[in-house]
Amino acid sequence: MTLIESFYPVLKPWLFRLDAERAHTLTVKMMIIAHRLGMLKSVVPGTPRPRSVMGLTFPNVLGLAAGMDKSASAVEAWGALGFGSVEVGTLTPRPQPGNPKPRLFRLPEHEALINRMGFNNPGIQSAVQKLKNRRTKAVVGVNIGKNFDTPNEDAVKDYLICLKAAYPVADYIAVNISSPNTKGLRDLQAEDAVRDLISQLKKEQAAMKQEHGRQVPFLVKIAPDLTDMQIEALARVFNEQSIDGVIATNTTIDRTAITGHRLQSEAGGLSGAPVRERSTLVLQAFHSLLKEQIPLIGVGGILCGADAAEKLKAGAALAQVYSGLVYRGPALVREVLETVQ
Ligand SMILES: Cc1cc2nc3c(=O)[nH]c(=O)nc-3n(C[C@H](O)[C@H](O)[C@H](O)COP(=O)(O)O)c2cc1C
Repeated sequence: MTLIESFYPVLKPWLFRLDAERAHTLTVKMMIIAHRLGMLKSVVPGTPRPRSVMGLTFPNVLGLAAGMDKSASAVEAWGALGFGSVEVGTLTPRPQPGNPKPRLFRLPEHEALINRMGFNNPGIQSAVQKLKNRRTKAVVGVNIGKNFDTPNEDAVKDYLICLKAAYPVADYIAVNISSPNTKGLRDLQAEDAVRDLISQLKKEQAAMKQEHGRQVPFLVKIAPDLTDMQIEALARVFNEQSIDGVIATNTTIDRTAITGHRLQSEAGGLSGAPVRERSTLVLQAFHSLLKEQIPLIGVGGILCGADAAEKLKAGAALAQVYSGLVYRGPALVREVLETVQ
């Protein structure tokens, strides 16, 4: 066990006494310092087994999910901790403060979080500047969205601005149309809306490929709260347009798994253990409906190595974590890689 792994169980009770968002900000700051002090080395066990997905070489299967590093301020540290990929964002064209605080809540009884952050972020340009000089070996994805005050009719413009800005620095781009905390965002998952969005992004991607001489794949990140009909419609569009990949899933608005909990009626997206099963079912459904060459990234409720193995069994080429890292700390990275590498 590395120093950082043994440190987290000591730190966790103290962090859990703080407001969740404050604890998060502090943890990221400590991570950056720990990295500078060389304390984050060698959490990854054995010889890494790189995976080739979407034409990219991922040093290993485990990625950090979007939302943990919205401003791309700690990519070197996440890479050093052992993640094979880091998805920064969600980033919007203009900076925005997000929703009023408190907006992040822990439900330790359920190994879960509820958040309604609302895309608090420093704007795409700020993240692009930070990513220009990155040295990490981890694959870096840039997750993009629309500003809260951009009407849905103009949403495509926001995604295009972000795609263009991120293209030169991103290894891949994740198109987030599934966050429950931006009004109307998930409506972009409707068949016609998503068809229009993807075709316009594809055109821009082709133009950027010409300009930069390399193809940056883009994936669409979807919600777990989709009906069978919605899943079929989305899969139809994804196949038609030969999308580069799909990330399944974002947080859920369903509260069934936490019925009776005092935080049950807090608005926002629920993540962690309660979303695991639904998220895996949605992943599995897409796996059976999508053309074989369209890769899936499985995210939602990975709290241990076996959970990650389940995502891969359900058809994911890669896995990502967020809430599990809050509950398990860096030990989760090692455990997942020991289980699935
Ligand atoms: C506090 C918080 C903020 C998040 N912010 C984003 C975000 O900005 N963009 C996004 O695509 N997903 C965001 N997510 C969703 C995660 O990336 C992930 O899809 C979801 O939490 C399920 O994974 P988990 O159960 O491992 O947490 C956020 C999740 C949490 C808990």
